[in-house]
Amino acid sequence: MTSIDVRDLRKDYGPIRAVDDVTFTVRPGRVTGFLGPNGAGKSTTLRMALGLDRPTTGRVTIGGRPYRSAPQPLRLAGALLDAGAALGARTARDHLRCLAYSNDIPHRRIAEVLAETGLEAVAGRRVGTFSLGMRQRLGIAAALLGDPPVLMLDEPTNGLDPEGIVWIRELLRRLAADGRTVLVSSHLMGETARTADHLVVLGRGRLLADTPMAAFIAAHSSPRAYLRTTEPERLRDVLATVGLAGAPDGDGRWCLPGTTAARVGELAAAGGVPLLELTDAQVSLEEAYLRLTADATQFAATRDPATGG
Ligand SMILES: Nc1ncnc2c1ncn2[C@@H]1O[C@H](COP(=O)(O)OP(=O)(O)OP(=O)(O)O)[C@@H](O)[C@H]1O
Repeated sequence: MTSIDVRDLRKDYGPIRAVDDVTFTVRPGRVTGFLGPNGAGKSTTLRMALGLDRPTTGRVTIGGRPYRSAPQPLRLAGALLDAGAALGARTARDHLRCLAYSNDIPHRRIAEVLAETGLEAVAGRRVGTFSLGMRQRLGIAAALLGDPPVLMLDEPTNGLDPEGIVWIRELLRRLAADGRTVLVSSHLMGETARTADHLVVLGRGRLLADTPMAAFIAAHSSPRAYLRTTEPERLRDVLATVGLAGAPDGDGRWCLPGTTAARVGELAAAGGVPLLELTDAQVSLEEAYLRLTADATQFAATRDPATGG
């Protein structure tokens, strides 16, 4: 099985520490979401994994070896870093041909990945005439070309239309189900929540989390329950006995932070309070992520003490 192993990785650009002694392992058979605010060090980490940038200290190995030492790198790991990377004057098919030739990849793979990425009809067109979404698909075709056990994709949904976003989601799930190692950076929390099983989160170059998706959401959110009742006064009294307080919003719905539907259900039953509705809030990945990264966000708006804004 082929993992990506990041060990004590550091990268300094002059006075800027882009990656700060980071250690984590990306394992096969699941999609790992790679998250972090702008400038957190995600792209720098991916570039070092691919041998495009040299670590200041530490190392990254793929399947136990540095990527650059692989005889046919595209057969070990496919990557999408910068969709503008293909030469504009070449056709899409020629671009893939060159990559296949230099990595000793069977020719039939070119037709296969063109079909997989929906580029068959435009394979003879110059890449310079491609839209951002088409370039993105071509970058993904190149990443898949060597049928590699490892895939690293930096913001693969960039420029894709809604249909393309669904396609990427299904592709990533399928690659992981095949037993491949899939690392995907994204700023789209809803999309990451649908796609990833595991999360690695960076903030200001540091590792903030390396955890399964469900555990991440549970750890970085607080519970709350929603309910409706026909007897608000009695509910208020029952809640007060355990130190909980709340009030209905304009729509008659109560939000009770710091407790669960199960707990409120018990209290209401014991106190004879009729409930018309009782649910736990669905905490989103976005909410959990924002909570974790609030302190680490480099470009977070700073409060103005003079105005309080
Ligand atoms: N070639 C470079 N020279 C100098 N500084 C760099 C270079 N590449 C990246 N940096 C700096 O390193 C830090 C990490 O950048 P990086 O691009 O890895 O972040 P990121 O997490 O990928 O951000 P984004 O989500 O915006 O793509 C930033 O402060 C960035 O300005």
